[in-house]
Amino acid sequence: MFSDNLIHAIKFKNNPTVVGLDPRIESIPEFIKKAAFNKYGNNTKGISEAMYNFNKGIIDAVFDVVPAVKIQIAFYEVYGADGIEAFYKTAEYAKEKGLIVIADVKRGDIADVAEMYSKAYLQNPSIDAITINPYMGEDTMTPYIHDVIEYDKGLFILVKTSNVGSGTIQNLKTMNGTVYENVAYMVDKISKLAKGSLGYSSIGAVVGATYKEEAKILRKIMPSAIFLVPGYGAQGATAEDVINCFDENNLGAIVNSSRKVIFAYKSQYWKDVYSEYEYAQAARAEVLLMMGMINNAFLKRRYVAC
Ligand SMILES: O=c1ccn([C@@H]2O[C@H](COP(=O)(O)O)[C@@H](O)[C@H]2O)c(=O)[nH]1
Repeated sequence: MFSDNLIHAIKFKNNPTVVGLDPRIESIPEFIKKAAFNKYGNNTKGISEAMYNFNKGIIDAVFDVVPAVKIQIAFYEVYGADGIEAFYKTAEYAKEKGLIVIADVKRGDIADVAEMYSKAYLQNPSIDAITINPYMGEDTMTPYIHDVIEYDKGLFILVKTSNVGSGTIQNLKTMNGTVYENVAYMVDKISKLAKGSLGYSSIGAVVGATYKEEAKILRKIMPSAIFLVPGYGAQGATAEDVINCFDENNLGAIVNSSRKVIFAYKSQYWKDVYSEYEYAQAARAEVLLMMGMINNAFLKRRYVAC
């Protein structure tokens, strides 16, 4: 089952992090771009080739230390059919390397259209899980829930997003609590339909790392949902900020970092240690640092609780 596989992979690698493959062409090392552009030209084909080769390097450098990758489709969609090809080739390569593949597609539409989205992603063997937007209502999620059960896949439903403006809608107060709490009650109910043997469901929630207090509330409302936690690193959240997303056994969440990891070679911290040719080693160093910080925060929480 998806949730059991994810938890086993997190435990095996002792690492509750996911690397976000969000390639921005301007930040990809020149030597990769040069080779791709010489082959195909500086066009959608050349750019997509550069993104794929860049991703391959990152995957090769991290596959033994992280359980999963998250691929944000927007960075590929922008280059049309060539970009989409790079998206699927990246997913296939990550799968070949034994990684769990989360496609960050944030889909949401009426149920019979959602059925097509679900077929496209959840019935694709290279994709293990997707993100969806629940704000059109519970009925729109039925096709995804069906495919999660039928094809043993995972779903992460947006509950409290990491962006600065997420509160303008999600924190609005209703007669029964905030909007995000109401979405969480719905996710909790749905999550019971796909519970694995380790107590967690294959239907989880997206909870931003940037909202520590909300995470504490949400962990209580959705005890069986695995949280996919974006916002670490480039958006400012730290290991201390994500700790409320985890249960008392330090399980139940997976923390994403995209820019901060894949472009680590350009950062103040690593730029004097790794050249652009070593961008993948820099990504590995950054993700190991992130893993260390989160594991240290677990230890700190345990000692503070004693
Ligand atoms: O609430 C959300 C939901 C999804 N995301 C996605 O996570 C990554 C964040 O990238 P960073 O470079 O680590 O900031 C990106 O793919 C977003 O689409 C999010 O940020 N917040």
